[in-house]
Amino acid sequence: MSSFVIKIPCSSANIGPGFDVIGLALSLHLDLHVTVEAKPSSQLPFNCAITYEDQSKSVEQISLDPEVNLITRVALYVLRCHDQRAFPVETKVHIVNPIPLGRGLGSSGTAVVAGVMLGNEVGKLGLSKERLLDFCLMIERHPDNVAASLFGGFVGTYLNELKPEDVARKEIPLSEVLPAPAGGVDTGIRPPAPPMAIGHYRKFNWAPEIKAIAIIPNFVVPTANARNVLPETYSRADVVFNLQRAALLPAALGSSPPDPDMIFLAMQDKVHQPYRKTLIPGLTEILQFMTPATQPGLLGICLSGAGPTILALATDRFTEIADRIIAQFASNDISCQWKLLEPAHDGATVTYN
Ligand SMILES: Nc1ncnc2c1ncn2[C@@H]1O[C@H](COP(=O)(O)OP(=O)(O)O)[C@@H](O)[C@H]1O
Ligand SMILES: N[C@@H](CCOP(=O)(O)O)C(=O)O
Repeated sequence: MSSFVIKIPCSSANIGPGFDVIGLALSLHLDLHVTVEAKPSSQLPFNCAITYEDQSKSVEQISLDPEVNLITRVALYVLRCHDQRAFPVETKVHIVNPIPLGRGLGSSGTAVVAGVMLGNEVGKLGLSKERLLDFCLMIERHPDNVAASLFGGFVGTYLNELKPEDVARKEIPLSEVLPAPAGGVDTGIRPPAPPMAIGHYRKFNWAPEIKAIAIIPNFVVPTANARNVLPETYSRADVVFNLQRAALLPAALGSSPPDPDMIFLAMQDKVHQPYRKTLIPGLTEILQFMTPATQPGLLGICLSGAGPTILALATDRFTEIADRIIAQFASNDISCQWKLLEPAHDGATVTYN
């Protein structure tokens, strides 16, 4: 029998002006406790039994069917790209999840990273994390959250200009990558493997004084809905506004001691937050009144991922900062929880027992 634990940090994507580009791994981890018992055969669908421990108090029921559950479905995708049709007999996966679902802390990206790590490990595929990022990008399609969860820390990400033959492959619809569940029947079709080296990342410094406060409203904004409210095109002025701030952000957040005015300025955005305000009551007011001038200890503030979580970066007065943001949400009849988090520098890890 082999037994191991896969640990994946959650993420806050789109830091400041870095829509689809800049992500931060945070100290709230999804754990998979995996055992593989060498048995001659199994009655389990795809040889896999899932148990799920919800520590996130989410209302959504997570499927325990290995062909439906996002983590095991992604693992099956990676295995099938390598001609392994099912999990090894007999695989048990116990998922412990403290990451709230659909709140902008990268629960789906973290689950996708967990899935590729799981497939790689049980299939003994020996793929590098760089290659696993390609598999993640066939599903998640933007690199900022998955690269943060996979590699850890504060990352800038980008997609390669692909060769013409690979450009067509990158557009493969998700339904071909993760086909709809076939009711426990293995169709035998080999899914499309990702082109090589789609996604890349660069780690930036993070000043140790800076902590991350996540204020998590008690409602869900599915990332797909939050992408649908974004425009197809932007004005030159708005693009230049974000580029100027994105050029400043890594230096601002990597310099010690942190300069609140520079960080606040470097975290402004005109590419996604103005449009997502329509989905998040109170966001406009929060972004207007929370500044280093009005709130000592605060450095910068932005929407985490696709929202509705607010990410406030600060050096101290954490409770006071969280309470003020929670009060603003409360005036819109929205309750919140909050967490004080730190960057998770290690990224995804596997530890054998
Ligand atoms: N640990 C998990 N196991 C299975 N599915 C998950 C897990 N975490 C997230 N998901 C799926 O991802 C969805 C949330 O994705 P998304 O809308 O992108 O929000 P988020 O901002 O949390 O990533 C959930 O509704 C659920 O279907
Ligand atoms: N860049 C993406 C990030 C989505 O992050 P999530 O945490 O909401 O899944 C986007 O803004 O759509």
